[in-house]
Amino acid sequence: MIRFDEVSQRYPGGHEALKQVSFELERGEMAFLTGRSGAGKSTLLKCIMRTESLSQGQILVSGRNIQRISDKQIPFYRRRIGVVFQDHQLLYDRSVYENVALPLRIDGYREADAARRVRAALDKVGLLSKEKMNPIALSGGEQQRVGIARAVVNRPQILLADEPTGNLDPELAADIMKLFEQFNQIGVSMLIASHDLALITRLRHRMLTLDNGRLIRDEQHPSRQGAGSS
Ligand SMILES: Nc1ncnc2c1ncn2[C@@H]1O[C@H](COP(=O)(O)OP(=O)(O)OP(=O)(O)O)[C@@H](O)[C@H]1O
Repeated sequence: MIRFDEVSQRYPGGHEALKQVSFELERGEMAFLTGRSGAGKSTLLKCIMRTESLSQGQILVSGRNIQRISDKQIPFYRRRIGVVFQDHQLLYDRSVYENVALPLRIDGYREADAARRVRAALDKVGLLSKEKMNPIALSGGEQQRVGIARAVVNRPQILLADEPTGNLDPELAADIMKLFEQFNQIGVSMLIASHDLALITRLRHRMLTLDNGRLIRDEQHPSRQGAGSS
């Protein structure tokens, strides 16, 4: 689904944030991306979104070299990928419903279709009863759930998350991970950047570890060994 071939990325100032990174995330796979602060996790996700470009190598998404996607096609490409951020990036001048509906408005969905999808997404994250509220009135965990509903409302094939549990207490963080596992179970391919080793080592998924831009470990959870690459 996502393949990195010897990918390097250098920021304009000269810092090389990714160094010859190669791995493949299978369709329907869920993996964690970990490593210390500054290891290159966010940069790797940005390269998949094509908000950062590569200095070397290539990234294939569904077999397509994403460097070759024209600027005009980029918005369409990005719509196939849901993204969840640590700080939610919600709009506080509109309701929970409107926040989740945003990607569908951009896509030009008819109101009735949009409403059906928004409510399905809010139902999945357990927030159907709060659709009229302003997100500012919700707890941190609930706000993160709104961000997740917005990321999945388009039914993306791929979900990327950058430190999605960074601001949450351990119990809420575990709930968010469970939610991600549910999306993965219905076939969404997931790559989740997290430095919360205590949490992610308890979950049974592949773990990719970056260190100073290099992929230094690619481990399948012992319970899944033999089920995919390791
Ligand atoms: N826009 C930028 N310009 C220059 N250097 C950058 C830029 N963004 C990130 N970097 C550098 O690239 C390296 C990797 O950063 P990145 O944000 O990808 O790491 P990270 O593993 O996600 O860290 P964190 O866990 O703190 O978010 C860091 O040294 C960072 O300072």
